[in-house]
Amino acid sequence: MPAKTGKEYIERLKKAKSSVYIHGEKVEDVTEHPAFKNVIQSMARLYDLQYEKPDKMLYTSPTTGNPVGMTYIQPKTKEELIARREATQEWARTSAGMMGRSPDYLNAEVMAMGIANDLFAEDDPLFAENAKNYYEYARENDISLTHTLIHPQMNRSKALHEQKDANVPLHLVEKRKDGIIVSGIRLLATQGGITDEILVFPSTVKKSGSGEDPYSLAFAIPNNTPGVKFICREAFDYGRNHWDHPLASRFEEGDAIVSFENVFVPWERVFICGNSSICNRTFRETNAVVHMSHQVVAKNIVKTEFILGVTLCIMDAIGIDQFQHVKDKGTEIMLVLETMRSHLYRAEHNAKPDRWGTMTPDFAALDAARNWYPRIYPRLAEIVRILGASGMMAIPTEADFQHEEIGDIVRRAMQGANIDGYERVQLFRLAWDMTMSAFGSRQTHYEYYFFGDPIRMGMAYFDGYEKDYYKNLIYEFLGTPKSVHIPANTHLNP
Ligand SMILES: Cc1cc2nc3c(=O)[nH]c(=O)nc-3n(C[C@H](O)[C@H](O)[C@H](O)COP(=O)(O)OP(=O)(O)OC[C@H]3O[C@@H](n4cnc5c(N)ncnc54)[C@H](O)[C@@H]3O)c2cc1C
Repeated sequence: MPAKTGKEYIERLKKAKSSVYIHGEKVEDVTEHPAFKNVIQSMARLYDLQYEKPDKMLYTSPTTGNPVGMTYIQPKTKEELIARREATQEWARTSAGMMGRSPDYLNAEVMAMGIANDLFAEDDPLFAENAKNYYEYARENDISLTHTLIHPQMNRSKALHEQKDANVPLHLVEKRKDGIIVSGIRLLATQGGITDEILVFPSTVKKSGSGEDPYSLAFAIPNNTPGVKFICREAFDYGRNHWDHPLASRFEEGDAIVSFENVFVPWERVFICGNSSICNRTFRETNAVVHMSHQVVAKNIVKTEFILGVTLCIMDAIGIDQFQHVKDKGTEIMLVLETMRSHLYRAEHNAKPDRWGTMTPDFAALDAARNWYPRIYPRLAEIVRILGASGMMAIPTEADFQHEEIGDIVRRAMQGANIDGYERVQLFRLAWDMTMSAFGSRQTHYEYYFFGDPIRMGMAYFDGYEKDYYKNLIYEFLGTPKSVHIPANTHLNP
């Protein structure tokens, strides 16, 4: 089957009737529900774009010859790697980079794990075959995906098997001839309930001991599998128009707790079953983390471009661009943008085929970018807030502008240096929705946490960084050289 259209995406969701709950109700049809229908339209737009720009967004399936999504490609050359990144950025531009779970993120994961599948074979050759088949199935059917990698917080000072109720986290209940039964809870599925399927995988960061084997699982199942429930947080799309809530009314993806009650997973959909050691190595040894990071960095460049654009428009709108500290704050954003671009360039420039023949970006560059952006993103939001000042709160709604008594008052009161009151408030509402509304605050929280806890990512980064080379520079300078072994694969490339 060729890549799907927006209409097909919506029809599948309607037909699936997955068990989705929000605001204390079970949702009959997510495509019509006010909490989901707008973001579903934005997702549909992504799928339609595949056919509007086929040269950029589609490629020919190596197995069926059908046109399939470019974001599923196994890049074998640098040109293909760049083509995949351009497809990512094409999609990201439709949402100003505000949709973290646009399908390309998990398409890259499924591709990497499907190709570099021999890790899964350590337990059973069937699991490797499953990963390969799942990649092909997802690509050929243009499956949209959410994923859950972490366990409920409960008590983080204890291991999962030591919890008061150790059956809360998702765990293996039974192995059967035809598959496994799993029960428990997983977090936190962005877009949970509005995709075709869900991937359940281990954390990219947290490592487990063998006591965690019953919780060490990886599988993929349709969202409407019996026993699966998506319990969504309150929606930040309040049903307001695009003028009032320009981002939340389009791109509010939602986040869901996922409950599994004696869910049957057929063997052909299982990739890891009860093996914490494989779980601990999954993202790194399949290079999935590299390809996902490539998507993230490409997407975040688009997002930063948008943030810079909004910031510059604010400066113009209220005539503040000549002030020294204002320029400096603009410069901060520009430096973030240029630094991210440099990371991306280095990652692609130094890309090399891995042992499975996949053209793999330089992870040293991407790893630095994915560790840094979560730390710097809150500052970007803060700059917008600081420069917007009262303008971030003096934001009447569109209806106020249309009101016969106060319309003219607000138009006059809100005028800017180069812009009338109506347009100025429209701009400031965008800035507010990007950084301060419930939607905007979530963006900051999302960028900080979605890849994992930045603190623990940073700890892993520090531990994995080749430090001896640098220490030796100093010992040599001081004339006290020590014999330091630098491993052959040390990343000291420019
Ligand atoms: C908006 C949003 C969307 C998300 N979407 C998804 C998604 O689609 N799929 C998905 O799987 N996940 C998603 N996540 C979850 C994300 O992966 C986690 O938030 C992240 O991995 C951190 O884990 P945690 O929230 O359980 O934090 P915890 O591990 O509970 O940490 C809480 C705090 O305690 C500290 N802490 C806890 N344990 C330790 C320790 N051992 N050492 C040092 N410090 C510690 C942390 O630094 C942190 O400050 C999303 C999160 C957010 C906020």
